Amino acid sequence: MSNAAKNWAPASWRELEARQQPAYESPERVEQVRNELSGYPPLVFAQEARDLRRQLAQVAEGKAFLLQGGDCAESFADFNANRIRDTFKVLLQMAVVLTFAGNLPVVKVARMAGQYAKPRSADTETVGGVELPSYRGDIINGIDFTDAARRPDPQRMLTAYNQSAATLNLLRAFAQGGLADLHQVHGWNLSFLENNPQRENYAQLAERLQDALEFMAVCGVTSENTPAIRETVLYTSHEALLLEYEQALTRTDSQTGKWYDCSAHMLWIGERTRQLDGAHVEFLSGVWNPIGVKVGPGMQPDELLRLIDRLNPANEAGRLTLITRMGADTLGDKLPALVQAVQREGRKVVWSADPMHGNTVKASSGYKTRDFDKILREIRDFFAVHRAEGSHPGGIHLEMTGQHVTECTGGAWKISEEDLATCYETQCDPRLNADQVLELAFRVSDWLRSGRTS
Ligand SMILES: O=C[C@H](O)[C@H](O)COP(=O)(O)O
Ligand SMILES: C=C(OP(=O)(O)O)C(=O)O
Ligand SMILES: [Mn+2]
Repeated sequence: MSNAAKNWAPASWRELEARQQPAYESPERVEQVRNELSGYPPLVFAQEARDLRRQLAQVAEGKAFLLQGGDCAESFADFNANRIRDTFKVLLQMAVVLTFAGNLPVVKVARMAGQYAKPRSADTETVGGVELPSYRGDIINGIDFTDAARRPDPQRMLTAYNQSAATLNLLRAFAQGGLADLHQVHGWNLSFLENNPQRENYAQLAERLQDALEFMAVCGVTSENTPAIRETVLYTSHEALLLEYEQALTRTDSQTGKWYDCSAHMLWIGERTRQLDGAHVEFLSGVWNPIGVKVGPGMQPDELLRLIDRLNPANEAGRLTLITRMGADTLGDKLPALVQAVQREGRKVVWSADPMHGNTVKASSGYKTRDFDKILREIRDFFAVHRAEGSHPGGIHLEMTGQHVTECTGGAWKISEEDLATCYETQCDPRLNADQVLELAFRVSDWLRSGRTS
């Protein structure tokens, strides 16, 4: 179904209920900012979004694997080149481990360059008897617990746009300027991973890769003459939550005449805003980017099929990624019926596992955390269910960082609840640190390998 046939427009979401939107004090100021943003250059190009759609179609067919990851929420204050570089390196490192294991191309999509808006369970937060609006991400309000910081400020959309543009600029430079050259595989190891128990495995893999590259160089295939060795592509993504912002970045593509949300290559709808008759589903139904939708434990098979048909009526592989976030203890009960329904009705989707959001708990110290073993177990069971149903476990979706934080418990360093205070830096949800990510990559690679058919 085309946009025109549905009478879709970038503003048609306004007719419907939009959950999780800020209560701005000045609608006039919001409109001014939206108008200003509408005149700014797009952050990504439609052709890039189409390329990603094509690659995700390969994932849907089991011919590639999707790796999506980054911060829960990017921050205005922690905006610097080292953080961007370290997350980039960890993504590359994971991707090379998974590529070897699965013998499949890995499609890399960062939760970066625009991941600034957060849905919250509660509208307000109370500390010491004082109640203030919840923090909703830097694009909306500030994290400090003061009345001034917590007021939603439309001006923040302009800052988010500028920081996204600068982040994307650096990511493109890293991807094409030499850092992603396969010869750099040793250099993607972050210095503090020296003591990681997987260090040996990674060193061995890097050796094998170097041997393969030397052999290919003898055959005349080198970085100089082969962009696939020298460069990579890292796509960007975020939750399309703040619809004022997403509307302003939505443009018609001059080549095809179709609408694209040019704030990122891929956008997804969160678990809290995926109502069939809601504004977020309406908005993303009309843009031609590849899109995702989070699928929690409350989703019923018939509801899922209606949502799929609303978001991907032409049943095109690569358009829609279902990101399941069930919780390790719930996935085994809930996922099979959803996969069976999709298989039975022949719907072409990418299935990706978010093992983070169904496994969040509050430690006795008050920190939100997630246990590494549960995260692993949710991914393991995701693979098992898909394999049992004859479906493809297409990818993983992680909240992670290249920094040495202590936010998720467990892993080789056995981070305990008491250790969380050592380096707990997240703006919102607990992320895997670089050590935990490397360990996870090797565990996932075992499950990927065991499903290899050749
Ligand atoms: O990132 C996801 C959500 O914003 C987050 O899990 C909500 O957390 P809350 O339950 O603390 O509001
Ligand atoms: C809000 C998020 O997840 P979910 O919608 O699945 O809760 C998120 O990915 O940060
Ligand atoms: Mn999160």
